[in-house]
Amino acid sequence: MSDTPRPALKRILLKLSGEALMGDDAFGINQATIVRMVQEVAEVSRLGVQVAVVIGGGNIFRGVAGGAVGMDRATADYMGMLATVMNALALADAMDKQGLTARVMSAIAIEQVVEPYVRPKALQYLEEGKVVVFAAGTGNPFFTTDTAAALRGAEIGAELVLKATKVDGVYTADPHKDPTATRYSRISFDDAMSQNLGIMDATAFALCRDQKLPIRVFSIVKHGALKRVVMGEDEGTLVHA
Ligand SMILES: Nc1ncnc2c1ncn2[C@@H]1O[C@H](COP(=O)(O)OP(=O)(O)O)[C@@H](O)[C@H]1O
Ligand SMILES: O=c1ccn([C@@H]2O[C@H](COP(=O)(O)OP(=O)(O)O)[C@@H](O)[C@H]2O)c(=O)[nH]1
Repeated sequence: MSDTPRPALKRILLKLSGEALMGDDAFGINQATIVRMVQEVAEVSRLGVQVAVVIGGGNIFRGVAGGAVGMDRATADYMGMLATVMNALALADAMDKQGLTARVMSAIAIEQVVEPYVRPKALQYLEEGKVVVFAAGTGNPFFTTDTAAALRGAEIGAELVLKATKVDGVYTADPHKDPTATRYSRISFDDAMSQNLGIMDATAFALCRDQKLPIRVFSIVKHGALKRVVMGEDEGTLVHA
């Protein structure tokens, strides 16, 4: 028997924002950044943790921005969902290059490009140790990939939704706008929602609250943070029921 510490979690849903893929670039996908993120995912996958990923698309297209310049909002949102498919392909490619086996599943049928999301198939892949990348969000306009993370997390029975962001947790106010903001180590869904802490949208929070699916917000920039979360260490902010 080895006394190597065991991960505290068996199955996780990791939400990566599109902007996390940009690194320091102004838009698009930064190769060095994606490789580094995949290395962190590979580390926890090799510990035996089943990893599903929901990837955003904000680095390529954001529906609200299209809507704001006069484009039909639903059309703009479909463009946003297609942007997440591009990110998913890039992410899965980087995962395969790191020796992981990745499968992309899309909420929108584009079968020549990626397979459709079929829940039992996703569960099978996870059991086999493959990393499943969920693309195209929820498949519906007017939603976000944060809500897709809550939805897929609940569907696959993840123990925790891990929201990787550029900040290292939930703050009393947006830390990019208010330098005096302080970080919570834990906060309830009700408090996070009533205080309008803009880290995730209310739909995502409400779904996780109702399903009693906790969220941990942590930094994607901080090396080793993902592994620390998976090992059950105190990292970022826990949003709980
Ligand atoms: N109370 C808050 N605590 C932490 N971050 C916040 C808060 N309110 C707003 N934010 C913003 O939320 C962002 C994290 O969300 P993320 O999903 O990575 O970005 P986006 O949704 O814009 O792609 C942070 O960059 C931060 O500026
Ligand atoms: O279920 C979904 C998920 C995403 N989107 C669209 O896809 C864009 C990109 O997703 P998001 O902004 O959540 O990406 P992130 O902020 O994580 O990069 C959004 O702005 C929406 O326009 C959508 O319409 N429905």
